[in-house]
Amino acid sequence: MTLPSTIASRFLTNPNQLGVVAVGFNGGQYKKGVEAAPMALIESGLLTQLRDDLDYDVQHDDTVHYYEKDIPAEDQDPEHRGMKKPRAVSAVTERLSSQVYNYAKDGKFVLTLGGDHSIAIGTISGTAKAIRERLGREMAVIWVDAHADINIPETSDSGNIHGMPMAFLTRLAREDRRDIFGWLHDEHIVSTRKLVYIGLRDVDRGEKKILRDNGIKAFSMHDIDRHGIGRVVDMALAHIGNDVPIHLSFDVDALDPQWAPSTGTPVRGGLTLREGDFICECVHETGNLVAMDLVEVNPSLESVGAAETIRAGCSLVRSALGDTLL
Ligand SMILES: NC(=[NH2+])NCCC[C@H](N)C(=O)O
Ligand SMILES: [Mn+2]
Ligand SMILES: [Mn+2]
Repeated sequence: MTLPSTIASRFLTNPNQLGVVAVGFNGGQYKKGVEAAPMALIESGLLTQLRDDLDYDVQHDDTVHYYEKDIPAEDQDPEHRGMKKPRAVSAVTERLSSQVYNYAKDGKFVLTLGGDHSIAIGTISGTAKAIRERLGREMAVIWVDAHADINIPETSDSGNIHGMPMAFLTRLAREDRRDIFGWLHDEHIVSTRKLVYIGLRDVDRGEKKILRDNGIKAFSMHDIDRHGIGRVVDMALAHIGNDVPIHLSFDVDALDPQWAPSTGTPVRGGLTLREGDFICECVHETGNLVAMDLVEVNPSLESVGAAETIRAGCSLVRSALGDTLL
């Protein structure tokens, strides 16, 4: 049985209204299939559960956005500073940013179903802008992931932009060309002091230096083994402070491949599903959560594990939205 639940967030004016954006985008990396995740999550009943079991007023345009019209032809989108498909990712995230902003400016919770993790450039910039305008405050980001996704173009070995979103969102990476993230303005930006990572275990050399040089708070799997998930979540939330709006960006590859095998860059030694759900539950309990992304579910990569991964993704979202709390 589930008790009626709302996002008791003091930062939302419509805490019961859930704006959902389904983003079928895969251009931040090179494996096909991640664009099918939003449809798979919805078909498995996620939105119905949020509506019927958790009593949310789910607002969704019944569309998975593929942004075909916004994406330039591949020969019009050559590499720039080693980044692959930079104009495509920029155009899609710019559109997404305003979609997210439009829900968030009305004080609604925004749930975005990706898509690869490059889409966070759109989601986080959209909520950050709305929170600034509405409340005159800075927002915090909790990034749950095996990866830090904070490469600047010059430190990335892959050139895949899904490994770079946090660098653009904090201005550690910068571009002035409008068609390559030049649309990101001060109101879209997140402070490195308000960013905290949980679950890291595959961080590139250059990224480690970026984290260190900027004093960014990060809890790796080593920290979770040492302190336990309970204390790690407490420390992460303490770092943010208890009166700060939170955007939760959850990469399903934070979970161990045992629970979420169907993802583009799986890394062994990850969170159990229960630990992932626990993080989401604790973030919900703060009453400060204003938006969530679920990304990198790729239903086409594992014939057997796809259903498992989709189920895990649904569970994470429900947990962040108040399920299972008595
Ligand atoms: N969102 C993700 N799954 N990111 C994986 C990034 C992997 C690697 N660090 C890269 O820059 O390419
Ligand atoms: Mn990842
Ligand atoms: Mn990621």
